[in-house]
Amino acid sequence: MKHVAAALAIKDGHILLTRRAPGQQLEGYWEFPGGKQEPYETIQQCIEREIREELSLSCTAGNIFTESTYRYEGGAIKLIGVLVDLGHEAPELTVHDRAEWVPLTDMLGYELAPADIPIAKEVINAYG
Ligand SMILES: Nc1nc2c([nH]c(=O)n2[C@@H]2O[C@H](COP(=O)(O)OP(=O)(O)OP(=O)(O)O)[C@@H](O)[C@H]2O)c(=O)[nH]1
Repeated sequence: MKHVAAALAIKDGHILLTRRAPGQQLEGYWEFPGGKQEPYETIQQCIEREIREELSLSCTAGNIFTESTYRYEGGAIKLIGVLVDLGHEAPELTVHDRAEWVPLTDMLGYELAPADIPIAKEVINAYG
């Protein structure tokens, strides 16, 4: 099963969501920045690389918060939510077409990728 790291960047009651751009799988859906774990890297290394590639930011990844398994038509993924401190610099997007710091209480009003919904609910329960 594909392991996908998802950055849970929580700051002042907000979380960073990014929107999948036209032409991508799940186009238009909001998600946590991140991506597929390569065999040679830890989940933290994966998230730090993806944040560099997708948001042009450096960060230090923290602990795994939770995981969610979801079966898409193209195959199952294990989405691994990792806590991340992104500091205060603004992201420069290279893959997504939008990024927003969303109040935790509004997160479920965004059209989230299906695998993200259980993680979003857990984040709200823990931090909302
Ligand atoms: N980054 C990220 N991907 C997510 C989230 N939720 C979710 O279902 N995904 C799915 O997990 C996969 C992430 O893989 P990826 O970003 O490396 O992109 P990809 O599948 O196009 O890579 P690949 O084609 O090389 O396998 C995508 O299929 C994406 O739709 C999320 O919150 N963040």
